[in-house]
Amino acid sequence: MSVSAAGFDRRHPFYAEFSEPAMNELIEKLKTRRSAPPATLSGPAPTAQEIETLLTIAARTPDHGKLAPWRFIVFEGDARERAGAIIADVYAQANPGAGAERKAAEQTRLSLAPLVIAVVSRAAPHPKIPEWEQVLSAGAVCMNLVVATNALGFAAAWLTEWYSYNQEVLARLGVGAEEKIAGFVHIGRNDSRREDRVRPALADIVTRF
Ligand SMILES: Cc1cc2nc3c(=O)[nH]c(=O)nc-3n(C[C@H](O)[C@H](O)[C@H](O)COP(=O)(O)O)c2cc1C
Repeated sequence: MSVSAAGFDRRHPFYAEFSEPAMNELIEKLKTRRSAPPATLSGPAPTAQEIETLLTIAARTPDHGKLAPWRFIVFEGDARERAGAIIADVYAQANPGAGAERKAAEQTRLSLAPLVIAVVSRAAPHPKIPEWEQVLSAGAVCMNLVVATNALGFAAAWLTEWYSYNQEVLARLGVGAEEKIAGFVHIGRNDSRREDRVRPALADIVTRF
């Protein structure tokens, strides 16, 4: 029988290179996936080849009109601390009374995880493609990146936090005034099982027409 117990039609060429146990494992992983807070993400970071794989998959995201209305900024190694210094500097300027501990925490914003990939939305008015759909595509890129990260055996957290909305931080990170952060996806290793959070009951959110 070509349709597996897990429901995959194994005649489809897409599945040819995946063994059924591997597919089941991936489905199980996605059914139980949890975000991992950056402080719980450890190294070693994904290799250059793995990062290439993650970016390639993330860039293969549905995108009406082939506009690629998004781009990536990779923070790895020292770049994470340099970015953290910008965030801490802007924070300290805006909060002169802040304690040293808080400033130190801001400094670590992008260096707790071994790798952070920012997804930058470039959505803009277009004669044919609604801006809303371009924004949706950037969100889908973030999720595609999270899924690929998990499929590769790493864990991830899709975060924004205050600095995603601060124009000075963004300018100093190289994000244009017309661009927006869709997410900073923090990536690393975390094999521990996190307790689940409440999920919406399908009965509350699904109707059949
Ligand atoms: C666009 C977006 C931005 C988010 N930003 C934050 C954030 O800044 N801080 C945070 O704690 N969670 C943030 N989250 C939520 C986490 O990504 C995650 O969904 C949440 O911790 C629940 O974990 P789960 O993925 O295991 O369900 C954001 C989610 C989205 C979609």
